[in-house]
Amino acid sequence: MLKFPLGHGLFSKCDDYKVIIAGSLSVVGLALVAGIAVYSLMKPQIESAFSRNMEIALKNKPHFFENQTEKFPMYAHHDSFLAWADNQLILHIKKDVLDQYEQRIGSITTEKRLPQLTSYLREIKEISKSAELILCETLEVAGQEMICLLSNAHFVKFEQLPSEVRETKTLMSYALDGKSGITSMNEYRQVPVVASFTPVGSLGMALILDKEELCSAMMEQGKIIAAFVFVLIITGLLLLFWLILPLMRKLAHSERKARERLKECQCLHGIRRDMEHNLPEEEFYQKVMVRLIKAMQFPEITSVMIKLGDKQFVSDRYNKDLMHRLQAQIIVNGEAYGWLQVIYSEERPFWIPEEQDLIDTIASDLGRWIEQNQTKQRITQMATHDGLTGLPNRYLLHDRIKQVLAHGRRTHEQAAVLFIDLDRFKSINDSQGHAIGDLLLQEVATRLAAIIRSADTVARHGGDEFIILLQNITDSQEAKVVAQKILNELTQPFHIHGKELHIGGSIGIALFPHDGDDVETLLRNSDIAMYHAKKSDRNSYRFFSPEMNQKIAENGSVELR
Ligand SMILES: Nc1nc2c(ncn2[C@@H]2O[C@H](COP(=O)(O)OP(=O)(O)OP(=O)(O)O)[C@@H](O)[C@H]2O)c(=O)[nH]1
Repeated sequence: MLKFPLGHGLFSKCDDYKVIIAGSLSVVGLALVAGIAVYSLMKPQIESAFSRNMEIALKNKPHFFENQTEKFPMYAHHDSFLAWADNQLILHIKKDVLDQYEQRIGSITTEKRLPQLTSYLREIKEISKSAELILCETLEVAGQEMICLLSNAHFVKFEQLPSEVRETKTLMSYALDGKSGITSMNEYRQVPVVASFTPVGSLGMALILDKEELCSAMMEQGKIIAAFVFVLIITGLLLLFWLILPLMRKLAHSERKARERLKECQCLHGIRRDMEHNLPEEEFYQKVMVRLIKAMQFPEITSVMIKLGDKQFVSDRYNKDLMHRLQAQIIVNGEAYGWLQVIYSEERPFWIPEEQDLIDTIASDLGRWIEQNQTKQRITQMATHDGLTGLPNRYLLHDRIKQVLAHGRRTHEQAAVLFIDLDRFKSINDSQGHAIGDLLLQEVATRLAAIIRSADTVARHGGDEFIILLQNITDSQEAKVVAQKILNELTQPFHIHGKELHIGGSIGIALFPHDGDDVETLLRNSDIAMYHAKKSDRNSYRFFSPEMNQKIAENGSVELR
């Protein structure tokens, strides 16, 4: 028996790839989950930073309007106007001077610096580079236009802006309509911005931030997250290779072993179930081989051979010259009876000792099963056959007659029962001894069996009595021919232990359905007919007739068996 070491090729490459792919997917999944978690944590911070900026910009809003707007209208056609000069906001108020006739004689212009308002506008710079505060008032003269104070890090200026661009309201129009909110849209420069807008008295105010600048902060955050995720993936992969991979390999190995054990259990279970089903021999052993092949590690290259005495069963691909094999002896009744061999057609490692164990177990199961079958056969043989001649005994004969009658009733076929009693057997027994008598009975059985067709039955009824059952006969003539043949055979001398012995026979014949429709009647009537043959003319045969019953009733002397 050739054995191959464990280890090399224990894992197929396929398993390794599976483990690596599964591990990598787990790590990438882990990293993604971590990335999403980090992003979820940082998102509120980004949003709150933006909100904070808005808050700073708007926090002084009430003072601005309470203190400034009512007293100093931002724009006036003649008398007053706001101006930005010397880095500050200045309110110019021009008042006419009138005489007693209400005639204008001159004007007085005053300049008032607005330091508080100036400082609000300057604060805008601190929010961000692109932050811009816009304060607008509807321009009455121009209808659809607005006059706005624009303040950002670079300038503070007044500008006339349209309240609609391509029939779409601008941000400030919403604020002037009394609406407030935060939105993302294109502002007056047609640049995408994120804006917070609100009405302030009769004015509209908005704080805008360039979207690009805002996103750049988020991009910075994104880069940090990406770096974090990258580090996480690398760490995960290192973990996979150093810690998880060996663990997963171990798991894969255990799983594979468990699968193999399960296959083996299924194989054994299947074989034991088949053993209970009384399958034809060839079919049973083919099933055993198929189940065993399936349970092996490499079923596609496995073949099996079962040798039992002179018989040999082989699976597909079997070739006796193949070398890579495991085998186990089949022991029956303590003696070597055969072999169970498993052969790999290519050089592959056997999963020793597990596969050897499985083969040993099946070989041992087969040995026990064969033993049980042999015992069962012996018991059945003893119960249904005569121990001396090997012919069916009266119990089996009754059974056979029953079957033939049942068949005959359906098909209207006839049958005949021939009751044979040897003549002068007792004298041979007495003169030659019981052992010679036994041998003579055996020889008689052989001659009778040679006369009949294979479908017919010859049985030993007991003592020196034999019965022949002929099935499917066309008429009584057939029975007559067989009876004559029997007499011819029995009158031929027997040569036993160098002695020539002579006997004869008397035969009674009962026909189905003419002389009886059941086993007992047919046997009884054939016995009566045999009695008549023996009484009248030895070495002869008689057909049963109802008158024979009459005569026996008169004589009262037939011993019915
Ligand atoms: N050797 C041997 N003899 C047996 C066996 N069974 C029955 N016998 C004997 O067979 C004989 C049968 O008796 P009979 O049929 O009356 O003897 P017979 O000489 O044939 O008498 P007829 O039938 O009138 O010719 C008896 O002596 C039995 O003891 C057996 O198994 N072996």
